[in-house]
Amino acid sequence: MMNSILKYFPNITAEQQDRFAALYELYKDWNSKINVISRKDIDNLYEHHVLHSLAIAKAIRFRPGTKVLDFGTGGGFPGIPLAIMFPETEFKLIDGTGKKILVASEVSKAIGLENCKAEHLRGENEKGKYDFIVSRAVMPLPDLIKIVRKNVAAKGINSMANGIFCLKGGDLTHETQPFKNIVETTEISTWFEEEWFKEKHLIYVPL
Ligand SMILES: C[S@@+](CC[C@H](N)C(=O)[O-])C[C@H]1O[C@@H](n2cnc3c(N)ncnc32)[C@H](O)[C@@H]1O
Repeated sequence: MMNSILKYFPNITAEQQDRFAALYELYKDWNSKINVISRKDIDNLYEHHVLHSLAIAKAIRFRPGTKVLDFGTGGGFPGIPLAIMFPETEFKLIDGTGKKILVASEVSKAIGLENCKAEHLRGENEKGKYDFIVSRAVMPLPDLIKIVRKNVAAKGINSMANGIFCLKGGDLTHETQPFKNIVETTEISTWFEEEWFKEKHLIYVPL
């Protein structure tokens, strides 16, 4: 199952491979106690959750020292796979549901991620400044932008301007309409050929 990661990211280190590989047992175990991904989907963990999260790593290679906030991370997506992929980038994972963020925090600790902290916090109460906000399946884009705009640092250190990366499926015309001049939408099937990625998009909004 790990093969789907290696297929698209063949140059990851042994440590990264070990961390990705450890996710299956950890999520299987935690998910049986606290539902963070649909139970019937656990055997698709690598394709549907880990690789999906890593679509962001195809759009940008975060420079060392970049700060990223995962807003509404649930059990750690996309934050945990990204924190494994970019060990020199600082990740903060937040979620308004305490038991879900517990899973993110425990998984992160179990694989020894030092660049990732998880906190039980609503986005409305997050005070920090970040280069990028990442988020999957949390809320419609206009609502998300309203909440996290305050958290985007003015000055960036990456090739792309600071802003939001958001993973979404389905028809986005309505959601992106108010920002149509700035939003960049990429079909994930540009990077990953598996059928499941059809109709799934990565949205980038520079702010
Ligand atoms: C459908 S889940 C997705 C979780 C994860 N991003 C994933 O893709 O597996 C949506 C999550 O967003 C969180 N959430 C919704 N509104 C939030 C807010 N205002 N602040 C923090 N978390 C929020 C919920 O608690 C929930 O865990």
